[in-house]
Order: sequence, then C-alpha cells, then structure tokens
Amino acid sequence: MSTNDLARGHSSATLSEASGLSVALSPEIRPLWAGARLCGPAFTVQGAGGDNLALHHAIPQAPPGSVLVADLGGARFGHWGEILTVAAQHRAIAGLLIDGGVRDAAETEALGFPVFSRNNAILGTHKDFRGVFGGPVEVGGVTVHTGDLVVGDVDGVVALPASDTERILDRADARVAHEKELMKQVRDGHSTLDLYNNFEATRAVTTR
Ligand SMILES: O=C([O-])CC(=O)C(=O)O
Ligand SMILES: [Mg+2]
Repeated sequence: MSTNDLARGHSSATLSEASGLSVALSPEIRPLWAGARLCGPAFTVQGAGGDNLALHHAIPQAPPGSVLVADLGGARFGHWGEILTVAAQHRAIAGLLIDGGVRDAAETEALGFPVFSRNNAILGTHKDFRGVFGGPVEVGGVTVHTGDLVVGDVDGVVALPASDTERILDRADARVAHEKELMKQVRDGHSTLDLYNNFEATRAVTTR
C-alpha cells in the first residue's frame, strides 16, 4: 500500500472533521456509481469546458497511483467515458475527480474505475485545448494542488493539503477510536444525550 496506507481506510466525513479545515468539496460533486471509493495524491489538470483534449494528454503524464483532479468549469459535457477509463487503468491511475460532466457510467462501473463528477452528460466534446498540468485548480469550490490527498466515498470528497496529511490521519484515528467507544456506550443503554460530555470530548480530540 502507501498513499498514507490508503488514507487508513477513513471516510471523507471523518477526514473532514479531523482536519478542522475547509477540505470538503461541494456536495454537488458525486460518485458516478454506487460504492466508488477514490483515494490517492492529486495530479491537477486545468481544462476548458466542453473540450477533453487536456484529459487525453493528462493520462500519459500523471504518475501511477495518482488521482486526476480536473477543472472543466462544471460544463455539462461527456468529458470522460469508457475509452479514457481503459486508458487510465492501463497507466494505473487511481481515479478521476472532475468539476464537469462525464458519460458511460455503466461501463465505468463495470470497469471498477472510481469517478467523482459534477454531472452526467451525454454530449461529446471538442479536442482543441491541450490543458495545463500541475498548478492549483478549483474543483467543487476547493483549491486543489498536485500532491494533495484526495479521498472520495458515498458522502462526497475531501482534498487534504499534502503538508498536513499525517496530522489529519492521526486525528482521524483518534476520532474513530473515540466514536467506537461512544457507540459501545449507546449499545450498553446510554442515550446520546447522556453522552453529551463525551461529544464535547470528541470535539476536543478532533479539532484544532
Ligand atoms: O471519447 C470521449 O471523448 C469520451 C468518452 O466517451 C470515452 O472516453 O469513452
Ligand atoms: Mg465513450
């Protein structure tokens, strides 16, 4: 493994809470298929809405294991689909996060490739703009840099600053351990209100 041991299996919500930062993308960025989980360091792609040449160029340039993080301006076009998925898997790219539309959802699910996008869209794209790679991009209202740790699941997506990842993962470990203890007490018959003081403790463990 690695990529911080695949983010130690933590959910996007846990990582968001543990970070104490504005790392959660807009809830309008959704998994393309149920059960998709995205995890890996970002490789950023600035494209142009309605044009997917940048994505074709990104695939051979992105390191294996990375997540393509592409700003397509939220445009409602099928910027990505089955063919690009096969090409990305051939290069061992871990997934795609895109502020824009994608298509071929059923085929992408069958291939097991995690895609998180703003919309599904049928319309095909131009191929004129070659793209800009590696700079900051804005996706789902959050600025993402190459190397940031991207984690996506059914709740949405977080992008964790590369310099802060270990601290956030350690706090997430502590938060999960504490919540397990709270749920044990609930199963033992305590009400969630009885545990209010423990919720205060949770906050102390997980925020700056
Ligand atoms: O070809 C495209 O431009 C997008 C697509 O549908 C695919 O990758 O299969
Ligand atoms: Mg297609």
